[in-house]
Amino acid sequence: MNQTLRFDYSHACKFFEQTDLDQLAPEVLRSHIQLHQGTGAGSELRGWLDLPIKCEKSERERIVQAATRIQENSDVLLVIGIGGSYLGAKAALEMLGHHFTNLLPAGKRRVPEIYFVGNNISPVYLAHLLELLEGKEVSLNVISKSGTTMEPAIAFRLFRSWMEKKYGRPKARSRIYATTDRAKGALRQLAESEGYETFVIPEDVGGRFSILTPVGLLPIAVGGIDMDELMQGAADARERFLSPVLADNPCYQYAAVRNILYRRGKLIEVLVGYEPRFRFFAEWWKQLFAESEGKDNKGIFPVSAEYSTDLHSIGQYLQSGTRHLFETVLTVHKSDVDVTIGDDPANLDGLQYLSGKGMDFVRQKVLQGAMLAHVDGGVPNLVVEIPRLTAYHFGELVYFFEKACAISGYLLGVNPFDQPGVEAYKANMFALLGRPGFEKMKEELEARIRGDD
Ligand SMILES: O=P(O)(O)OC[C@H]1O[C@](O)(CO)[C@@H](O)[C@@H]1O
Repeated sequence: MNQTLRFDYSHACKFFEQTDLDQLAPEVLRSHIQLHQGTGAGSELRGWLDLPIKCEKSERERIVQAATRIQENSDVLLVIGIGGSYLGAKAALEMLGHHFTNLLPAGKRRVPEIYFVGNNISPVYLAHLLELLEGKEVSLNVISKSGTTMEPAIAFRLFRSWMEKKYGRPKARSRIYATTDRAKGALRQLAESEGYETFVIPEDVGGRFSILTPVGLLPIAVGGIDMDELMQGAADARERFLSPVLADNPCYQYAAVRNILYRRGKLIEVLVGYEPRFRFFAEWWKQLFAESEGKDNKGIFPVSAEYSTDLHSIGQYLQSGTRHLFETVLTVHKSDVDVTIGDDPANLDGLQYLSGKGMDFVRQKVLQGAMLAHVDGGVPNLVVEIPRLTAYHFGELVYFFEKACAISGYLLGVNPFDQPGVEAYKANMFALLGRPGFEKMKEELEARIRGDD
């Protein structure tokens, strides 16, 4: 069995020529140089490249100590954050943890229940979460690089005050951990004035590339995931995906092939998972690629699907709808556990031919069958496979996609490290909410909403 992540584009080959790849090799080399020598756009945000080998031992120890304290004194960890300050940790916990971890009886669960908040604007979500916290010991990790993002800031105001009421201000302080910029932003100021323990998001690492900083690592460690193993997987991937030569670098091949498909009219990439545990990894991946590439009126639109359930809903479109998409199948070679299909000689359900077979066998066959059908239907398929679902391979996956994304952005001719488009809705939102300084804009927007000429 292959011991590392494997990328396979053989099911996409009939949709382009080998010469397309050959011709792209010099552009890939140029993108590699831009990334590694810092000559490309957004070069001040390349700190993630070396995170797997740069995270200081003392910082890791502090994360482990904080995580152990939280595990010992809390039933619940609340993690406040949105986008890159949320999705990475959520992806790791979902992918590597127990499916129903928060529902396991305390005796069977080794770690606190972990709930994410500040990632939506639903009053119902907040109210229900508050109900759930009744009678529980709680710690809180608030995460925001800018320290000014509205959704987490509102949630933090609410839960900080809840914690202060429950524990009194001094004790609440010892249960609040802030992950933010070293010096800038409202959260940094607040954390310092209150004396919270803080963790730093390096200045040269953007939100969506921050999973291997304390942004991801603290909640991941609280969830009982081996942080060192995860970082080792990322560190080994860093070595493995270092070659500037396209033929030798699977990570660059992924970037190149998706770029070729895009140039050939495949405008949508569907990240397909066969494990419900991949759902939030796909959410993390979507932010990574959408914010990195979707600009200057360009970019592949990243979406995700969960098979086999989605084969019974959007499967029809995938097979026979508009041919403007390709799939990237994210899969694991072998499940850690298997469940055997039982014997039933009466065979009223007609399933006796599967008697004695494992669900993992079924999963593999559905995957192969759907892939071949979709390829026959005109959908190129790429495959990213890891041997097992472990922290090590999670780290590998993260690094593979982050680096492919950066190279992909340079191949596309955009700055992969900014996200100016996200600001447009924010300005409207602030104006409509009545933030000081936005008065004129508020008037104009309200006139448009009323339908005035
Ligand atoms: O960590 P912060 O600064 O709160 O930002 C959260 C998210 O919001 C964005 O800035 C977009 O609004 C993302 O890029 C980022 O991951």
